[in-house]
Amino acid sequence: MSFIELKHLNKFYPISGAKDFQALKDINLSLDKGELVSIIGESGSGKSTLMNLLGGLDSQFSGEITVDGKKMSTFKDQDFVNYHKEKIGFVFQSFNLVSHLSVLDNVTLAMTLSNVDKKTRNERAKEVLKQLGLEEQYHKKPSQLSGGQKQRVAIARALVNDPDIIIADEPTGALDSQTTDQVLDIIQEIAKTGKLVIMVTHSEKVAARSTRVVTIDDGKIIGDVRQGELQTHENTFGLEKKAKSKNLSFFAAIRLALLNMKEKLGRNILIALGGSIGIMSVIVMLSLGAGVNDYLTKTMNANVNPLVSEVKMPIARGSNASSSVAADSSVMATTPAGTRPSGPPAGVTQSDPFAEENLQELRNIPHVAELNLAYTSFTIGSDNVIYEGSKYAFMTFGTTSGMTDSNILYGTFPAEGEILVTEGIANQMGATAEEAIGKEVTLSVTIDGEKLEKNYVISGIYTAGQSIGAFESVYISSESFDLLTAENNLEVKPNVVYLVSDDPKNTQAIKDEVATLGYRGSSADMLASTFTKMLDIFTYILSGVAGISLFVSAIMILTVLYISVVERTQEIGVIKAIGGRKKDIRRIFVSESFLIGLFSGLLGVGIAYLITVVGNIIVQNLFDTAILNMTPAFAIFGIVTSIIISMLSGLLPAQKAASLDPVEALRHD
Ligand SMILES: Nc1ncnc2c1ncn2[C@@H]1O[C@H](COP(=O)(O)OP(=O)(O)OP(=O)(O)O)[C@@H](O)[C@H]1O
Repeated sequence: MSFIELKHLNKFYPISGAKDFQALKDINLSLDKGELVSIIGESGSGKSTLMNLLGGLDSQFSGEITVDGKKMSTFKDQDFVNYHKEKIGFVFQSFNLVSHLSVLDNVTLAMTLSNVDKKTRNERAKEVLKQLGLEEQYHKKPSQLSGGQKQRVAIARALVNDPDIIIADEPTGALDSQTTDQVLDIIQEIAKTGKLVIMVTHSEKVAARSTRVVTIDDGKIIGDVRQGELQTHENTFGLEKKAKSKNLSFFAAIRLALLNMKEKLGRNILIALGGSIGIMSVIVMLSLGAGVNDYLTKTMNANVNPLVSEVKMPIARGSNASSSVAADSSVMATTPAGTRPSGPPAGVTQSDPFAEENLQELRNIPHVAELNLAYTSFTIGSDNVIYEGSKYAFMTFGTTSGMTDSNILYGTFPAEGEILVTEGIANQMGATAEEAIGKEVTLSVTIDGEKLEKNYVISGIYTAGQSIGAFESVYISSESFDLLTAENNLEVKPNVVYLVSDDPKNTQAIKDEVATLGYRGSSADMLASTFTKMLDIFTYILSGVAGISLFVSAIMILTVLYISVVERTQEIGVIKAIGGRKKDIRRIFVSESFLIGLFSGLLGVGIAYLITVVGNIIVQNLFDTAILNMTPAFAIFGIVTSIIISMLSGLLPAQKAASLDPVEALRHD
């Protein structure tokens, strides 16, 4: 049995709307290793059709092609891949070298696809290139070579995997007569090493150099002439059969993608820039949200003891508390233990007092080191400071438990018989904050529905910080408060509790637990959490709007990769012809989109960083605070998002590239 046997081979091309066209008609042919066969015939006679079938580029035929005892009609996809990798090498009229790869990379491409290690593949390629007189050309690009050199590189590429069969389609068609002779010498030499060389040619001169001339006309063999034997000898190309081939590695795919991207550097920089705009906008928006949030939290917490959490009972449904100011009007979902008395009289908003079981519940919260009891009330119009016969109204009255030094603007904490007032009260009294200290006033407050009056000396000016403190307030020490209520035969239970944490790090956990149990936190805390929620929503909306540009860049990447597939159609054909699997081609294109995503992401993060730095310098000058807070998490998020979007956009073009028909791809101009 011959190495290749064609039996009753027919090829029909489907023509839409017409009868199938029969390009090959009952071809019977036996070919053996060591033969140099020329296939000649008129244009359109079926030569290329026959070559495509022999080369396994086209698997649609009837009849049988048997190669080395194996029937091609039974080949699966992987059999064709192996056939291309191990059995066959192609040489094309137009060379079909990959323009962005060096001579060495073009020749090693088949081995790269088989994941042969770099050293072995370079050694083997250099050996073959040297045999073909190309030792000076390893690092040149195809465009820097003469026609003859290009064809020799293409021959080296066909030979490097030591195939049994070389198929050459008009290998000298694009060469002048002197170069034609050189190339024919090489081809003849290859056949002498015991390979089967099949050439398609129009040239009498080329046909004359072969051992057998098969003539085709109108899809039929009309002549088969043998003209002498070749003096076959050992393989002079120094190639040993390689080990079982593996598949294209991830790193090799990235390298191939990088080489192609380098070739179109300008275009790729522009794509990365385009892609980076969306990433950059999203990161800047997120940084802005985080920065504003930080600023607000910092401002709100500036005068708050980091160890202390303020706790109040939840507002009883149906009490007048629901008509009080927004900061106090929060109804909790759950109700803590304990009973609640009915609400205070109209015009007075008092938090409900804590029962012993409530206090116990709060004491049991993890990390609570200390529990301070306090009293506070919020009134509209009924509480006053009376100074020299005039009344100055204030809204908040309470004890100083839970305050820090930072709450004292001037003066000292109140001792017994002393009070703290806000600067606004001092000013209403016609005094500056400093002047008010030491002044004697009468305090008139409503507690548990009783109007109480007593004289006090102002010991200091109270401040709640920059953001909260709009309400005028008066504070006395717990001891003074107990004295005041005792003197009036009132028994007032604490309605504010200050929980002191064992570590500032645990304060938030305590606050969270307080909320979970259904108690209220401080007004500042509640305001802060409302602000934070609003800011989060605002940030997400802004980032979403910025995200639209991500969608635009996804479409841009998709388009560019589609164009790239069209540009590289021939290259894809070559990769298939030398044993590249669909998967390998997909991998090369997906790698390219991965790299585009990576570069866009890095660029986006870089630009966003610059914007935050410059933006913060400007804002710092204007408002004395930084407002853009770009965290490493945002940078990572930006890069990962960019890569994901880019790879998703690359999937369709990669799929298109992988499913190209090799015959059509190779014919593509
Ligand atoms: N994809 C196809 N669909 C339909 N008909 C085709 C297709 N490819 C080739 N043919 C037809 O099959 C016949 C043989 O074509 P083929 O390309 O094999 O000829 P050829 O001998 O190689 O010609 P040339 O020397 O000009 O390259 C021609 O009539 C051609 O029009």
